[in-house]
Amino acid sequence: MRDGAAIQDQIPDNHCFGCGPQNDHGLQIKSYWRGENESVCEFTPLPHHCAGPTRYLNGGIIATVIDCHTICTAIADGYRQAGRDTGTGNKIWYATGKLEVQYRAPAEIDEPVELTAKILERTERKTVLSCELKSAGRLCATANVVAVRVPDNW
Ligand SMILES: CCCCCCCC/C=C\CCCCCCCC(=O)SCCNC(=O)CCNC(=O)[C@H](O)C(C)(C)COP(=O)(O)OP(=O)(O)OC[C@H]1O[C@@H](n2cnc3c(N)ncnc32)[C@H](O)[C@@H]1OP(=O)(O)O
Repeated sequence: MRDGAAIQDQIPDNHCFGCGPQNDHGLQIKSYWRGENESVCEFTPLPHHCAGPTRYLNGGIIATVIDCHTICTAIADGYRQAGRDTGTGNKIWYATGKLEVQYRAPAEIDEPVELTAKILERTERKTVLSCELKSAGRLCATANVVAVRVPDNW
């Protein structure tokens, strides 16, 4: 179950490698709200996203999709907290202050990965999130992320 349009399709001017619709060479992940404090994303790896062994997903790609899914969730939450639809009015931007990933099991390259992010804490300046990444129902990575609000000229 997921709510509404993709968060990334509502955030303007995003050229990010992991989540920017404006980046033709990027991963272009899509994230969706699932309720108040949770968001989901499904990403289908391509063969060249592999690790050393071609059957497993590269760890940097795993970190990137977690990074982008959680930061976009923080951005959309920033708009929610301001009482505005995502992407409307003054821009709200967050950058990654901390990204801590634990790689628990390899993710198969030929299976989609499913991410679930949860907002644990929010203040004026930062949002703290956790994230789980599963492949074929198996928990492959968990992460803690600190998203820090930055000015819109960042
Ligand atoms: C890309 C974002 C926005 C710009 C562009 C938008 C256009 C498109 C729109 C949208 C799409 C965006 C999608 C992006 C997705 C991917 C995101 C990335 O990959 S971002 C690139 C990698 N990250 C960096 O390069 C940061 C480099 N670091 C910094 O710039 C600063 O260090 C920064 C902003 C992270 C912190 O700046 P300070 O040091 O001035 O902030 P202080 O006031 O000290 O901290 C504020 C709060 O955050 C906590 N904090 C800061 N860093 C922390 C850390 N490393 N660990 C834990 N907490 C931390 C502090 O403890 C403080 O918390 P307390 O208010 O006291 O509760």
